[in-house]
Amino acid sequence: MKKNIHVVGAVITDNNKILCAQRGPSKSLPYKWEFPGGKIEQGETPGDALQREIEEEMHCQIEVGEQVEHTVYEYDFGIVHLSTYFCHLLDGIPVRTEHNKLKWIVPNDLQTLDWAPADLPAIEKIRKIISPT
Ligand SMILES: Nc1nc2c([nH]c(=O)n2[C@H]2C[C@H](O)[C@@H](COP(=O)(O)OP(=O)(O)OP(=O)(O)O)O2)c(=O)[nH]1
Repeated sequence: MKKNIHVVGAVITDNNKILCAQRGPSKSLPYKWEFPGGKIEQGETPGDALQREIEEEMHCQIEVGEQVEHTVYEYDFGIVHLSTYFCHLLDGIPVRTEHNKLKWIVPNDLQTLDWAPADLPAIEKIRKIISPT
């Protein structure tokens, strides 16, 4: 049976742009774009996990707001349960340490990136919430 992987992703907004991160070549889903974040550890709330992951991988602090979307997607390596949350920066600016690239993108251009499949429902929802026309 495939393993269930519980993951949180931060939709960090600043100046009407959203922070997008490209996975590295040696990861699962190489070169796919994602929201920074990672696996929820035992005993953590989704918000705790997001704050920890963003501190670890981007060296900055965020406030976690409303949930954007929850998606369950079956990959060959496991079943990802992805919860995304709107976040904003409290302190520091995101530093690239693990990702191949970081980009700030306006909501209308989000669909131009090659996203991890689990992220597509969140991308559609963000577009509708931020640019409803
Ligand atoms: N952080 C994050 N992970 C995502 C997103 N969409 C998506 O399918 N994933 C997948 C990729 C990974 O398989 C898993 C998150 O794992 P992780 O971020 O803690 O671990 P990792 O990059 O080291 O991944 P892995 O090599 O262990 O698979 O969820 C997303 O938007 N953000």
